[in-house]
Amino acid sequence: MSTGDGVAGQWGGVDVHFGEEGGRLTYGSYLRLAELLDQQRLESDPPAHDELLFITIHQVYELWFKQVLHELTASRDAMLAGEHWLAEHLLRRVHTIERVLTQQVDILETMTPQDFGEFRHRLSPASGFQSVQFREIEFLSGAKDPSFVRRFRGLTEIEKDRLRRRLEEPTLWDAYLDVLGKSGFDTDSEDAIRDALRKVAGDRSHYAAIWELAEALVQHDELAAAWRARHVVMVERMIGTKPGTGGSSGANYLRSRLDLRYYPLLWNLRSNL
Ligand code: HEM
Ligand SMILES: N[C@@H](CC(=O)c1ccccc1NC=O)C(=O)O
Repeated sequence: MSTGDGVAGQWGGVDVHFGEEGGRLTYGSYLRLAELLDQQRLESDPPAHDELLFITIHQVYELWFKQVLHELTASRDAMLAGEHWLAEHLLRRVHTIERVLTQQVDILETMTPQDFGEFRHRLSPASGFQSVQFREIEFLSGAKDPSFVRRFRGLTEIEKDRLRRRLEEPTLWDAYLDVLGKSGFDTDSEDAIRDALRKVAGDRSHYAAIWELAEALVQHDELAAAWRARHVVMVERMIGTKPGTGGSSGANYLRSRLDLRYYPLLWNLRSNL
């Protein structure tokens, strides 16, 4: 029997109730969909059909970047607190998100260069190069580069503060070195760290948790590299060798970023096992 503002009934003999009861939370109000779905504003006029796809995929990326930052920050803090299982658990969640970030480039590639060209001229000087959250992920992961903060134009004060904070706070690598140090290893030099990593790799039954954490960091590094590689091929498919709207040489600049690694000592370890 309906109470007038919802649907009630029996479910396996139990009274259930669907729908709003006296102005209670709804799907739309909980997720603030009215605001969210009003944020896709096209620059092209008349509107180019594919610009909505372009905006939507970027906003989806930035929501996932926000989630990745949430998880990587918690993973770093878990390592610093000695909660190794939690740190690894959260890194493995990030791996699943990063695989989606690479896979979803396929959606953007349903756009042709001709259709991208319908609105690309409206985008300069905006570029993904200015993605503050992308840089925060790089800094937090271990690739701190203060030059990006200096080179960014049009940053808000809040964005500048966010980048400065990421440059000052411990990285995931700092946290991993803290784990090694608290496990009795010397981490005061690169040679000492290399030696510690060889000991961990050589006795996984004794150092299982520390080894698995290193593997989770390497996986994060590999998946980030996979996205950079997927992005540059997509870029070449979209704009060939044209310079980027952000002022770079375009694909050539992006190719120069393909060798970036967050954890070089973990990759070098493979050469000595
Ligand atoms: C038609 C699709 C796209 C094209 C043609 C494109 C092109 C470019 C180019 C040429 C650059 C170099 C900077 C510049 O001069 O603009 C760049 C950088 C970047 N783009 Fe894209 N991009 C596309 C889609 C995306 C998407 C969907 C994302 C997701 C967030 C993204 C994220 C980035 C990031 C983070 C950078 C900086 C990379 C770095 O500095 O290592 N791009 N893009
Ligand atoms: N840099 C891209 C333009 C572009 O893709 C873009 C433009 C505005 C906001 C985000 C973008 N995505 C990545 O750069 C290009 O040169 O075509």
